[in-house]
Amino acid sequence: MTQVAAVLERGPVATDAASIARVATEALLAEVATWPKPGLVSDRDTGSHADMDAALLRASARTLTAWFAELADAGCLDCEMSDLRVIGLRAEAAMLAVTGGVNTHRGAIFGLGLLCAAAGLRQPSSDPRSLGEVVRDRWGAQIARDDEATAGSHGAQARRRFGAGGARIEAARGFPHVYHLALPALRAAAAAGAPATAARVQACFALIAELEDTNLLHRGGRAGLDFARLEARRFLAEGGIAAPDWQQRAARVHEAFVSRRLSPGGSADLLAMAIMLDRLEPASGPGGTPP
Ligand SMILES: CC(C)(COP(=O)(O)OP(=O)(O)OC[C@H]1O[C@@H](n2cnc3c(N)ncnc32)[C@H](O[C@H]2O[C@H](COP(=O)(O)OP(=O)(O)OP(=O)(O)O)[C@@H](O)[C@H]2O)[C@@H]1O)[C@@H](O)C(=O)NCCC(=O)NCCS
Ligand SMILES: Nc1ncnc2[nH]cnc12
Repeated sequence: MTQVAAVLERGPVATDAASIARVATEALLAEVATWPKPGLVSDRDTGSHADMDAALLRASARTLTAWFAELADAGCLDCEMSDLRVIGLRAEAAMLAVTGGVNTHRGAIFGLGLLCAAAGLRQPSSDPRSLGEVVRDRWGAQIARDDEATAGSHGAQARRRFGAGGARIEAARGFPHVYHLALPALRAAAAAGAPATAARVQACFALIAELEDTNLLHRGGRAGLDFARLEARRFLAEGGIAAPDWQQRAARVHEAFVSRRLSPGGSADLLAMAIMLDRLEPASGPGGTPP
């Protein structure tokens, strides 16, 4: 499909708070629908999870739309990180209420929520920065400093045990793994004519190959993270989705993760962010269509 046809298919995206929130939720739904994603939940199976399935993730995603809109509005009002945190915590409470206490999207609320706030802050203006750069410049210092908020979390444990920066450092730096890995992989695959789902699988493997995912560290330690990265790099080195048997090979990697109970939840979130940004960031901008 040509780039123009793809844009026409997607349609223009207004940048009011409700539209921004809709794009964020649709990105989470598209992520769930993508398969194979090593260790992660999809409509095919629950991956390495006994506590969640695709229906629960979809219910969680739909509950977050109103909170994404509130974060976009807060960004438009140039709110401080402390204000965004209050909204984010309320969104987490709404998520836990609809999931019966299961953490489906805590990291996604944070990452996609900050991008929504940045989209509210950036428009309407001729600001040439990416949404990730707006997050970095406006709230990055506060995010990097905000340590007490999650002292007991799995991510905090990964920071203490392995020195991993996790979701907070990724956000404070403007989501480099999204802009320099996932979004370019997504757009290069689409430009090469790959169907949307295959392009998303390619982007997911590109993330797993490089991201220091605190979910993998929490569940599998350094050996688990190294295994995941090695498997993803091997898939990409063998041609990724360009190989004729790519789906069978990706499914075998998925099974290998499941047998080790590995789940790259961070890569799932960053994949959703790339899907969202593919619609909100112009193709000529960051992560744009390769020459
Ligand atoms: C900043 C917060 C995200 C808190 O972060 P913290 O560092 O304290 O760690 P966690 O609370 O553990 O959350 C980190 C989640 O972020 C995702 N993630 C992991 N690595 C990365 C990375 N390198 N870059 C970006 N994002 C990353 C991941 O989230 C996804 O996975 C979760 C589901 O998977 P699962 O395996 O089920 O996870 P668990 O239930 O924890 O483990 P099990 O028991 O099942 O084994 C899910 O969260 C996905 O989204 C990490 O889990 C932020 O929450 C925070 O401070 N919030 C306060 C409100 C706020 O400030 N909001 C700002 C405006 S929105
Ligand atoms: N598809 C998925 N599977 C497991 N954890 C996730 N967190 C966000 N999306 C996920």
